[in-house]
Amino acid sequence: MSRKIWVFDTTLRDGEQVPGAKLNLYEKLEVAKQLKKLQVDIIEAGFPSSSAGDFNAVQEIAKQIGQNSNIMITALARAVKGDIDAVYESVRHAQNPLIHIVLGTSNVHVEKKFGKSKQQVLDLGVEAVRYAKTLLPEVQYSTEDASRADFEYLWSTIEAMVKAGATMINVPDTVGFAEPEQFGSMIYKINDRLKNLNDQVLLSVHCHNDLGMATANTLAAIKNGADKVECTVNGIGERAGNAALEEVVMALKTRPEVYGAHTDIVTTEIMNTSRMVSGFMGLDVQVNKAITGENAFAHSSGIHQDGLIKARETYEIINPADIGLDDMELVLTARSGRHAVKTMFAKLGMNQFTDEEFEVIFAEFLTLADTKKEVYDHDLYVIVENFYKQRSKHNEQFNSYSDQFFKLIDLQVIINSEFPSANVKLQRGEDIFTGSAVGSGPIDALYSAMTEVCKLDIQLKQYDIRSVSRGKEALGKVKIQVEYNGNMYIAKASDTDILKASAYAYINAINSIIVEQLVTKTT
Ligand SMILES: CC(=O)SCCNC(=O)CCNC(=O)[C@H](O)C(C)(C)COP(=O)(O)OP(=O)(O)OC[C@H]1O[C@@H](n2cnc3c(N)ncnc32)[C@H](O)[C@@H]1OP(=O)(O)O
Ligand SMILES: CC(C)C(=O)C(=O)O
Repeated sequence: MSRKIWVFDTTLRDGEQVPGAKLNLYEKLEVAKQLKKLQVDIIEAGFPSSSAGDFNAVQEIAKQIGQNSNIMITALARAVKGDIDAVYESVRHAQNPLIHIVLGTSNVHVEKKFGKSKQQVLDLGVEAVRYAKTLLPEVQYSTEDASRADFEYLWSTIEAMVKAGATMINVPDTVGFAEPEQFGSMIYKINDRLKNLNDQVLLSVHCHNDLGMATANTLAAIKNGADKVECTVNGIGERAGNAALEEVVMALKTRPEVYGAHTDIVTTEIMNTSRMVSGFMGLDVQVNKAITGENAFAHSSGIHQDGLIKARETYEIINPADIGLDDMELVLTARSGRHAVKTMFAKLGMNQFTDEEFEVIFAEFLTLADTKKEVYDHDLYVIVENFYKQRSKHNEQFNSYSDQFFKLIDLQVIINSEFPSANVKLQRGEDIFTGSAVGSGPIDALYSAMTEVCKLDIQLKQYDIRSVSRGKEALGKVKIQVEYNGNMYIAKASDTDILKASAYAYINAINSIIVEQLVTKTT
């Protein structure tokens, strides 16, 4: 039997550090449910001391996903008592909770970031691990920036943390500086010493992709004794991202003779998980991305197509069915019924809706199907994303402030090469407002007209539009970033009409600013 490699998924923590990828509570719960289906061993659900919202999300994941289940739930803390307490309070509801502590080990972190001596930083880590051990039996210590650290100091840190009670040692290549051969031999040396010190401690790696080597470094570490890998779905994460879960898992599965190791991942759930994360976070998967990119199993040239028809393995090293890719996609239309729609949602891993929730979602589906004729997988993610957005609005402060929000009643945009102009009609409570403006383009005119109505000094910093799914009626998804009063706000919206999608995104940004103003006033 080959060696089992533990999979620690940090999509909801390191993955969520991608600017603009923030998820609401319901989306996080949905992703966590899907990670459980994928059978990851550990979910890192967030950084609870960073905000009340993140604390709450970690706690709900621990309660809803981690209870009555072997899956471990963890969250990240600095070597700071308050952070460790926040992790403990949020993850303790899980059946298998874990406290994860991180602290730098490289000279630049020790000297420049902390302004301390190596011994002082090491003592801080020991104190943190000892404190965490008074709260929970399972504690992971991450030696941040290990690949740039002085090796003997790194080892003395690991030794001290194991003696203080850490049950998992994670060796991060925090800035993606490592190279597979070098990283592999570092892990080999650590593993060799660790086995003599305490062979019950799990050795783990966490690799970033700054030089495009995160997966290669992770695999090199596995070859050299690492028992556990940290990764994210679609390789998302800080800067250039992390090792992609699907790449590491499929490399182990496809080349058992090289690695002699396996994971417990249900690989047929990989595509569903990838699409869910990409859809909810609004982060497209690069078309040529290994395993989950749109072209990963597309064959375009004649010689390849001929070969494939004769024998698939001429040009395919992975069976697409192994990652949950069907050869066929069912196309839904306004004539589709509840059974077909429910089946398609379940196929995408979303079968948790109550009957009442499903009726709301089905109504949304019919509205979309009427405007768009054919509804594809990508559209279904947008429907669920909008559903959760509405639900979170109703459940949080939004509900009590809803009469303060602007709603779009009508818009008219005249696209004229000299003077593009826009007229808008917005409603707030019982009041109707109209605004008109000219601009350098239709979106500029539209946003100027809306700014005139809401009377907030908003600066548009970024505007992105992309088409979701296929066909000429594809949904346009608009994502904007605006600045107001020195703060940045991100808002998204989708519609088959791109001008409407643009207007809805701007309204969402305006309403986020309004809710923040109202919350600040009342606290
Ligand atoms: C490699 C990684 O991915 S680590 C995870 C990164 N994730 C995050 O940063 C989560 C989001 N962060 C946050 O919400 C905030 O930064 C918080 C809540 C963690 C801290 O906020 P603030 O208290 O305002 O501090 P701020 O972020 O400005 O500075 C970080 C402080 O923590 C210290 N610090 C950084 N890392 C650590 C650590 N591992 N252990 C102890 N202290 C640390 C820094 O030295 C600095 O302290 P200083 O003020 O004495 O110089
Ligand atoms: C918290 C640690 C593992 C991390 O994210 C890093 O070092 O990149």
